[in-house]
Amino acid sequence: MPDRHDAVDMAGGASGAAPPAVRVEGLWKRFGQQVAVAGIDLALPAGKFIGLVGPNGAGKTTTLSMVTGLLRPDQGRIEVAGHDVWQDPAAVKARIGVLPEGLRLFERLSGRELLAYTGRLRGLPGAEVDKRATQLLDVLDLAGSQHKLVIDYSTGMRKKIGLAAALLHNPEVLFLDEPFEGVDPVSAQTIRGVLERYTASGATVIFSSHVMELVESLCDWVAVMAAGQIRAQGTLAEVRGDAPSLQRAFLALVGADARDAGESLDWLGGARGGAGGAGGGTQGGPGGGAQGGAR
Ligand SMILES: Nc1ncnc2c1ncn2[C@@H]1O[C@H](COP(=O)(O)OP(=O)(O)OP(=O)(O)O)[C@@H](O)[C@H]1O
Repeated sequence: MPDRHDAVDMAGGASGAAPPAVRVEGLWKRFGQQVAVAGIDLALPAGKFIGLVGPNGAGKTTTLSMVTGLLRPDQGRIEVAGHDVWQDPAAVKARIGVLPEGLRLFERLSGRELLAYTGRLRGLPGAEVDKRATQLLDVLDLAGSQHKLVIDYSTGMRKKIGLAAALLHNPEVLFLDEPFEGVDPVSAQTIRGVLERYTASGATVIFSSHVMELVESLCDWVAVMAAGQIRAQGTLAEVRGDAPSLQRAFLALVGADARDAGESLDWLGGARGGAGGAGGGTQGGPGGGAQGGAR
Protein backbone atom coordinates (compact mmCIF):
# COMPACT_ATOMS: atom_id res chain seq x y z
CA MET A 1 0.00 0.00 0.00
CA PRO A 2 1.47 3.40 -0.90
CA ASP A 3 2.47 5.74 1.90
CA ARG A 4 -0.25 8.36 2.03
CA HIS A 5 1.35 10.35 4.77
CA ASP A 6 2.34 12.96 2.22
CA ALA A 7 -1.18 13.45 0.94
CA VAL A 8 -1.39 16.74 2.80
CA ASP A 9 0.73 19.76 2.05
CA MET A 10 1.93 20.86 5.49
CA ALA A 11 2.82 24.33 4.25
CA GLY A 12 -0.50 25.29 2.79
CA GLY A 13 -3.15 22.90 4.05
CA ALA A 14 -5.09 20.34 2.10
CA SER A 15 -5.67 22.37 -1.04
CA GLY A 16 -3.36 25.33 -0.53
CA ALA A 17 -6.40 27.58 0.04
CA ALA A 18 -7.82 27.81 3.58
CA PRO A 19 -5.47 27.18 6.53
CA PRO A 20 -6.07 23.80 8.15
CA ALA A 21 -8.41 23.56 11.13
CA VAL A 22 -5.52 21.87 12.92
CA ARG A 23 -1.84 21.95 12.06
CA VAL A 24 0.57 19.87 14.13
CA GLU A 25 4.32 19.77 13.62
CA GLY A 26 6.80 17.49 15.37
CA LEU A 27 4.54 16.70 18.32
CA TRP A 28 5.97 14.48 21.07
CA LYS A 29 4.66 13.21 24.39
CA ARG A 30 6.31 10.70 26.70
CA PHE A 31 5.06 9.32 30.00
CA GLY A 32 8.24 8.08 31.66
CA GLN A 33 9.62 5.39 29.34
CA GLN A 34 6.39 5.21 27.38
CA VAL A 35 6.38 7.23 24.16
CA ALA A 36 2.69 8.03 23.65
CA VAL A 37 3.09 10.39 20.66
CA ALA A 38 6.26 10.13 18.58
CA GLY A 39 6.86 13.30 16.62
CA ILE A 40 3.69 13.47 14.53
CA ASP A 41 2.74 15.95 11.81
CA LEU A 42 -0.90 16.55 10.94
CA ALA A 43 -2.78 18.97 8.75
CA LEU A 44 -6.53 18.57 9.14
CA PRO A 45 -8.56 20.64 6.67
CA ALA A 46 -11.28 23.05 7.78
CA GLY A 47 -14.94 22.33 7.08
CA LYS A 48 -14.56 18.54 7.08
CA PHE A 49 -15.80 15.64 9.14
CA ILE A 50 -12.50 14.12 10.28
CA GLY A 51 -11.91 10.76 11.94
CA LEU A 52 -8.83 9.99 14.02
CA VAL A 53 -8.61 6.22 14.20
CA GLY A 54 -6.18 3.79 15.75
CA PRO A 55 -5.96 0.72 17.96
CA ASN A 56 -6.04 0.89 21.78
CA GLY A 57 -3.04 2.78 23.09
CA ALA A 58 -2.22 4.33 19.68
CA GLY A 59 -2.00 7.83 21.17
CA LYS A 60 -5.32 9.31 20.00
CA THR A 61 -6.47 10.66 23.37
CA THR A 62 -3.00 11.98 24.16
CA THR A 63 -2.93 13.76 20.79
CA LEU A 64 -6.41 15.24 21.18
CA SER A 65 -5.57 16.35 24.74
CA MET A 66 -2.50 18.23 23.51
CA VAL A 67 -4.32 19.73 20.53
CA THR A 68 -7.12 21.04 22.75
CA GLY A 69 -4.76 22.55 25.32
CA LEU A 70 -5.48 20.03 28.07
CA LEU A 71 -2.03 18.39 28.10
CA ARG A 72 1.30 20.14 27.55
CA PRO A 73 3.43 18.57 24.79
CA ASP A 74 7.09 17.71 25.39
CA GLN A 75 7.90 19.14 21.99
CA GLY A 76 6.18 20.41 18.85
CA ARG A 77 3.83 23.08 17.57
CA ILE A 78 0.05 23.03 17.37
CA GLU A 79 -2.19 25.55 15.63
CA VAL A 80 -5.97 25.45 15.72
CA ALA A 81 -7.88 27.76 13.37
CA GLY A 82 -4.63 29.63 12.76
CA HIS A 83 -3.79 30.24 16.46
CA ASP A 84 -1.00 28.64 18.44
CA VAL A 85 -2.57 26.47 21.16
CA TRP A 86 0.16 27.03 23.71
CA GLN A 87 1.12 30.65 22.87
CA ASP A 88 -2.43 31.92 22.51
CA PRO A 89 -4.64 29.55 24.49
CA ALA A 90 -7.53 31.96 25.06
CA ALA A 91 -7.96 32.58 21.32
CA VAL A 92 -8.00 28.86 20.67
CA LYS A 93 -10.36 28.00 23.51
CA ALA A 94 -12.86 30.59 22.28
CA ARG A 95 -12.94 28.84 18.90
CA ILE A 96 -13.19 25.20 19.95
CA GLY A 97 -15.64 22.87 21.62
CA VAL A 98 -14.44 19.69 23.32
CA LEU A 99 -16.15 16.49 24.37
CA PRO A 100 -13.25 14.75 26.13
CA GLU A 101 -12.80 11.12 27.08
CA GLY A 102 -13.92 10.42 30.66
CA LEU A 103 -16.13 13.48 30.53
CA ARG A 104 -16.31 15.26 33.88
CA LEU A 105 -19.42 17.33 34.40
CA PHE A 106 -20.85 19.36 37.25
CA GLU A 107 -22.89 16.47 38.58
CA ARG A 108 -25.07 18.45 40.97
CA LEU A 109 -26.43 20.74 38.29
CA SER A 110 -29.42 19.81 36.17
CA GLY A 111 -28.87 19.49 32.43
CA ARG A 112 -30.36 22.91 31.82
CA GLU A 113 -28.35 24.50 34.63
CA LEU A 114 -25.19 22.99 33.20
CA LEU A 115 -25.88 24.59 29.82
CA ALA A 116 -26.76 27.93 31.44
CA TYR A 117 -23.52 27.87 33.41
CA THR A 118 -21.44 26.86 30.37
CA GLY A 119 -23.05 29.56 28.24
CA ARG A 120 -22.32 32.29 30.78
CA LEU A 121 -18.72 31.07 31.11
CA ARG A 122 -18.48 31.41 27.35
CA GLY A 123 -19.64 35.03 27.67
CA LEU A 124 -22.98 34.60 25.91
CA PRO A 125 -25.91 36.82 26.99
CA GLY A 126 -28.42 35.05 29.25
CA ALA A 127 -31.32 35.25 26.79
CA GLU A 128 -29.19 33.78 24.01
CA VAL A 129 -28.02 30.96 26.28
CA ASP A 130 -31.64 30.19 27.14
CA LYS A 131 -32.65 30.10 23.51
CA ARG A 132 -29.77 27.91 22.40
CA ALA A 133 -30.11 25.60 25.43
CA THR A 134 -33.81 25.05 24.71
CA GLN A 135 -33.06 24.21 21.07
CA LEU A 136 -30.17 21.88 21.89
CA LEU A 137 -32.10 20.06 24.63
CA ASP A 138 -34.96 19.62 22.22
CA VAL A 139 -32.88 18.40 19.25
CA LEU A 140 -30.88 16.02 21.45
CA ASP A 141 -34.05 14.62 23.00
CA LEU A 142 -33.13 15.78 26.50
CA ALA A 143 -35.98 18.24 27.05
CA GLY A 144 -37.82 15.75 29.27
CA SER A 145 -34.73 15.32 31.48
CA GLN A 146 -33.55 18.90 31.53
CA HIS A 147 -34.36 19.38 35.24
CA LYS A 148 -32.83 16.08 36.33
CA LEU A 149 -29.39 16.25 37.98
CA VAL A 150 -26.54 15.28 35.66
CA ILE A 151 -25.41 12.65 38.19
CA ASP A 152 -28.65 10.80 37.42
CA TYR A 153 -28.09 10.84 33.65
CA SER A 154 -27.30 7.63 31.77
CA THR A 155 -24.04 7.25 29.80
CA GLY A 156 -25.69 8.26 26.54
CA MET A 157 -27.47 11.21 28.15
CA ARG A 158 -24.13 12.40 29.56
CA LYS A 159 -22.59 12.27 26.08
CA LYS A 160 -25.50 14.27 24.71
CA ILE A 161 -25.45 16.97 27.40
CA GLY A 162 -21.65 17.13 27.02
CA LEU A 163 -22.10 17.60 23.29
CA ALA A 164 -24.69 20.33 23.88
CA ALA A 165 -22.27 22.13 26.21
CA ALA A 166 -19.49 21.83 23.62
CA LEU A 167 -21.71 23.24 20.85
CA LEU A 168 -23.39 26.06 22.76
CA HIS A 169 -20.98 28.81 21.65
CA ASN A 170 -21.03 27.62 18.03
CA PRO A 171 -17.31 26.77 17.86
CA GLU A 172 -15.28 26.68 14.64
CA VAL A 173 -13.76 23.32 15.48
CA LEU A 174 -15.37 20.58 17.56
CA PHE A 175 -13.23 17.81 19.12
CA LEU A 176 -14.95 14.63 20.23
CA ASP A 177 -13.20 11.69 21.88
CA GLU A 178 -15.28 8.56 21.23
CA PRO A 179 -18.60 10.44 20.99
CA PHE A 180 -20.64 7.35 20.14
CA GLU A 181 -19.32 5.04 22.86
CA GLY A 182 -22.12 3.86 25.14
CA VAL A 183 -24.72 5.60 23.00
CA ASP A 184 -27.78 3.69 21.77
CA PRO A 185 -28.57 3.62 18.01
CA VAL A 186 -31.39 6.16 18.31
CA SER A 187 -29.22 8.66 20.19
CA ALA A 188 -26.32 7.93 17.83
CA GLN A 189 -28.54 8.86 14.90
CA THR A 190 -29.55 12.06 16.69
CA ILE A 191 -25.94 13.01 17.43
CA ARG A 192 -25.01 12.21 13.87
CA GLY A 193 -27.73 14.49 12.52
CA VAL A 194 -26.57 17.36 14.72
CA LEU A 195 -22.96 16.90 13.65
CA GLU A 196 -23.83 16.68 9.96
CA ARG A 197 -25.81 19.88 10.18
CA TYR A 198 -22.93 21.54 12.01
CA THR A 199 -20.29 20.58 9.42
CA ALA A 200 -22.64 21.56 6.58
CA SER A 201 -22.36 25.12 7.94
CA GLY A 202 -18.59 25.06 7.31
CA ALA A 203 -17.43 24.03 10.79
CA THR A 204 -14.96 21.19 11.42
CA VAL A 205 -15.57 18.04 13.47
CA ILE A 206 -12.60 15.97 14.59
CA PHE A 207 -13.46 12.79 16.41
CA SER A 208 -11.66 9.66 17.55
CA SER A 209 -13.25 6.27 17.13
CA HIS A 210 -12.56 2.56 16.88
CA VAL A 211 -15.64 1.91 14.78
CA MET A 212 -14.51 1.87 11.16
CA GLU A 213 -17.98 1.52 9.65
CA LEU A 214 -19.00 4.68 11.48
CA VAL A 215 -15.92 6.57 10.36
CA GLU A 216 -16.39 5.37 6.81
CA SER A 217 -20.00 6.50 6.71
CA LEU A 218 -19.46 9.86 8.44
CA CYS A 219 -16.01 11.16 7.60
CA ASP A 220 -14.60 12.72 4.49
CA TRP A 221 -11.09 12.83 5.94
CA VAL A 222 -9.22 10.27 8.03
CA ALA A 223 -5.97 10.09 10.00
CA VAL A 224 -4.75 6.65 11.08
CA MET A 225 -2.57 6.42 14.17
CA ALA A 226 -0.64 3.46 15.58
CA ALA A 227 2.14 3.26 18.17
CA GLY A 228 2.28 7.03 18.53
CA GLN A 229 2.75 7.65 14.80
CA ILE A 230 0.54 8.76 11.93
CA ARG A 231 0.38 5.87 9.46
CA ALA A 232 -1.81 7.66 6.91
CA GLN A 233 -3.84 10.82 6.54
CA GLY A 234 -5.94 12.07 3.69
CA THR A 235 -9.38 11.83 2.18
CA LEU A 236 -11.33 8.69 2.92
CA ALA A 237 -10.65 7.46 -0.63
CA GLU A 238 -6.91 8.13 -0.32
CA VAL A 239 -6.60 6.30 2.99
CA ARG A 240 -8.80 3.40 1.86
CA GLY A 241 -6.80 3.06 -1.37
CA ASP A 242 -7.46 -0.26 -3.11
CA ALA A 243 -8.77 -1.97 0.03
CA PRO A 244 -12.43 -3.07 -0.08
CA SER A 245 -13.24 -1.19 3.14
CA LEU A 246 -11.69 1.23 5.59
CA GLN A 247 -11.57 -1.61 8.12
CA ARG A 248 -9.30 -3.66 5.81
CA ALA A 249 -7.12 -0.66 5.00
CA PHE A 250 -6.89 0.13 8.71
CA LEU A 251 -5.82 -3.42 9.62
CA ALA A 252 -3.10 -3.32 6.96
CA LEU A 253 -1.90 0.15 8.02
CA VAL A 254 -1.60 -0.77 11.70
CA GLY A 255 -0.06 -4.15 10.89
CA ALA A 256 -2.85 -6.11 12.57
CA ASP A 257 -3.97 -8.18 9.59
CA ALA A 258 -1.09 -10.62 10.06
CA ARG A 259 -1.87 -11.29 13.72
CA ASP A 260 -3.56 -14.62 14.43
CA ALA A 261 -5.15 -14.50 17.86
CA GLY A 262 -6.50 -18.03 17.56
CA GLU A 263 -3.28 -20.04 17.56
CA SER A 264 -2.25 -19.30 21.14
CA LEU A 265 -5.75 -19.89 22.52
CA ASP A 266 -6.18 -23.49 21.39
CA TRP A 267 -7.89 -24.36 24.71
CA LEU A 268 -10.64 -21.78 24.14
CA GLY A 269 -13.80 -23.42 22.91
CA GLY A 270 -12.38 -26.88 23.58
CA ALA A 271 -13.86 -29.49 25.83
CA ARG A 272 -14.80 -28.32 29.32
CA GLY A 273 -14.89 -30.09 32.62
CA GLY A 274 -12.23 -31.72 34.82
CA ALA A 275 -9.73 -29.88 36.97
CA GLY A 276 -6.75 -30.54 34.70
CA GLY A 277 -4.83 -27.55 33.43
CA ALA A 278 -3.22 -27.06 30.08
CA GLY A 279 -1.96 -30.25 28.54
CA GLY A 280 -4.61 -32.52 30.14
CA GLY A 281 -4.58 -35.11 27.40
CA THR A 282 -8.04 -36.59 27.98
CA GLN A 283 -10.27 -33.68 27.03
CA GLY A 284 -10.20 -34.07 23.29
CA GLY A 285 -9.80 -31.34 20.73
CA PRO A 286 -12.00 -28.40 19.78
CA GLY A 287 -15.21 -29.48 18.20
CA GLY A 288 -14.98 -32.87 19.84
CA GLY A 289 -18.60 -32.78 20.90
CA ALA A 290 -17.84 -32.63 24.63
CA GLN A 291 -18.97 -29.09 25.32
CA GLY A 292 -22.16 -30.09 27.03
CA GLY A 293 -20.25 -32.18 29.59
CA ALA A 294 -19.87 -31.75 33.33
CA ARG A 295 -18.75 -28.36 34.64
N1 LIG B 1 -1.20 9.70 32.02
C1 LIG B 1 -0.52 8.69 31.49
N2 LIG B 1 0.49 8.12 32.15
C2 LIG B 1 1.20 7.10 31.63
N3 LIG B 1 0.96 6.57 30.40
C3 LIG B 1 -0.04 7.10 29.70
C4 LIG B 1 -0.84 8.18 30.20
N4 LIG B 1 -1.76 8.49 29.24
C5 LIG B 1 -1.55 7.66 28.23
N5 LIG B 1 -0.53 6.82 28.48
C6 LIG B 1 0.01 5.79 27.59
O1 LIG B 1 0.22 6.38 26.32
C7 LIG B 1 -0.17 5.49 25.28
C8 LIG B 1 -1.24 6.17 24.41
O2 LIG B 1 -2.44 6.26 25.17
P1 LIG B 1 -3.76 6.99 24.62
O3 LIG B 1 -4.76 6.99 25.74
O4 LIG B 1 -3.39 8.27 24.01
O5 LIG B 1 -4.21 5.97 23.47
P2 LIG B 1 -5.59 5.89 22.67
O6 LIG B 1 -5.21 5.75 21.24
O7 LIG B 1 -6.47 7.00 23.03
O8 LIG B 1 -6.15 4.51 23.21
P3 LIG B 1 -7.68 3.97 23.40
O9 LIG B 1 -8.22 3.78 22.03
O10 LIG B 1 -7.49 2.67 24.11
O11 LIG B 1 -8.42 4.99 24.20
C9 LIG B 1 -0.63 4.22 25.95
O12 LIG B 1 0.45 3.32 25.97
C10 LIG B 1 -0.98 4.64 27.36
O13 LIG B 1 -0.76 3.60 28.28
